[in-house]
Amino acid sequence: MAGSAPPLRVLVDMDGVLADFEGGLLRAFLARFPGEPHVELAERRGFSAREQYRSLREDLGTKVASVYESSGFFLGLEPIPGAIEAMQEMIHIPDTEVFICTSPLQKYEHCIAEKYSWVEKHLGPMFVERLILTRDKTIVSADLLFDDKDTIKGAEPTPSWEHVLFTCCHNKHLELQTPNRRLQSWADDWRALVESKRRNKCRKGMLC
Ligand SMILES: Cc1cn([C@H]2C[C@H](O)[C@@H](COP(=O)(O)O)O2)c(=O)[nH]c1=O
Ligand SMILES: [Mg+2]
Repeated sequence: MAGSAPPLRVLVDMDGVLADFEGGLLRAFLARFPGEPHVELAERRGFSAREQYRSLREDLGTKVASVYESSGFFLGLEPIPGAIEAMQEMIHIPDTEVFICTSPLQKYEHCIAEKYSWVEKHLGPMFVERLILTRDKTIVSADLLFDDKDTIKGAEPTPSWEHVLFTCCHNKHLELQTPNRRLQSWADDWRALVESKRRNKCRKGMLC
């Protein structure tokens, strides 16, 4: 029997999915520490840039962190290609709720305000209302989470969302175990992914 389906709730991460954290970090690191060893984007491995720089030389971890902790870093990040258009389209899909879900730095002085400003600047005030800042995404309830971090852990051992890995320089070499899914970029078929999630949800007994 047909009925009214609950909306599909989609969480979209910010750094590495909407905002080009890795590109911005390398550019700013080279400008601030010319001549120091650095990690090319093609050589990035693992979520933590800080750890990879530290493995090059102990002090480089602190140096790279000082770059992303600086005033203006988060606000100055370029959007990931296609991200703004995808979000403006996704927000208008019927029966779909879209939120941005992002983790602020522990050193939050500039990061938090600049994340709000970035969203207002690139996506507009409607998305400022839809911005969730949390150090623990597992306790946020949703159907889907697009995120470039390969492992997302927190207080909730079985989060309600399906994590779709968004491809980024640091995770592109990882082989996913079935049934884990990946979105290669915003040019990839994110619409089909959203709709397949909606169908699965219906099949699992929700009224649709
Ligand atoms: C690479 C890297 C990132 N971070 C910080 C920067 C952001 O505040 C978050 C990423 O948040 P997301 O919601 O998971 O995208 O992590 C960091 O502290 N150290 C790093 O090396
Ligand atoms: Mg991210």
